[in-house]
Amino acid sequence: MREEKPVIVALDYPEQAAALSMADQLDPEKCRVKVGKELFTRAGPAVVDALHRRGFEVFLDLKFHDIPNTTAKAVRAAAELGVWMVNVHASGGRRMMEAARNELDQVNGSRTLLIAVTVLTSMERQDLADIGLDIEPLEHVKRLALLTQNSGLDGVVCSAQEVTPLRELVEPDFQLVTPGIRPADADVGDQKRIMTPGKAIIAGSTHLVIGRPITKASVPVEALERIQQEVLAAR
Ligand SMILES: O=c1ccn([C@@H]2O[C@H](COP(=O)(O)O)[C@@H](O)[C@H]2O)c(=O)[nH]1
Repeated sequence: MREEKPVIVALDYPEQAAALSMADQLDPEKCRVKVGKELFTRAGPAVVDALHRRGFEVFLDLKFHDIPNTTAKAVRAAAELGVWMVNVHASGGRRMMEAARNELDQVNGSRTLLIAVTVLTSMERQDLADIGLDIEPLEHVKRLALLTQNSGLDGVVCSAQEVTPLRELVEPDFQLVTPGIRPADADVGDQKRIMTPGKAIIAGSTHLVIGRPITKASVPVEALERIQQEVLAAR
């Protein structure tokens, strides 16, 4: 089924006021927002609450990676905040992901989606070699995506470059959430495995996570509008 709001704006700000000022320029009917480690560590659950009151669906991107019990309880805490999506690191392993899935299923009325990060989009082959993995990112992403699906989660975070091969491996409703999105004229920054918004949609990404190309633009709403147009044209 076609996702009506594929764009997730990453609110990577050092304080709540700046994040909410950006959110107030966005339409919750047209995009979702993401709260990550910097903003959540500064502002805590209050910022999630403030975004919910504005009508936004929130992806709480805290990438939990710990022993099964700790990760499961953290996922429960996120679900109890009412977030739309939360994530863990797939490299925490099957038992960790299954524990998180089971815990989430016990939260009354929760519809929170649980996904897992495969290989960060800032990493390339050399970065994997540095941590002892002599393998192409795609091969590791495939392995972790299958493990994630078999552990009962709803999807993965991966690069849009991996979406086409992953679509052949996973179920059609498995979410493929892709950061590392860069319009053709945007700064790449620290991202390595990137793709343009239009190409990511054509490849089959379910959601595009986009931060600095919007938040650091001279007029963020205009940057978002150009991205939304590119996404629409690609459908
Ligand atoms: O593999 C990953 C996982 C998460 N992210 C997050 O997405 C945004 C991307 O921001 P940009 O400014 O568009 O680069 C950011 O919040 C990351 O923490 C990711 O980039 N890659």
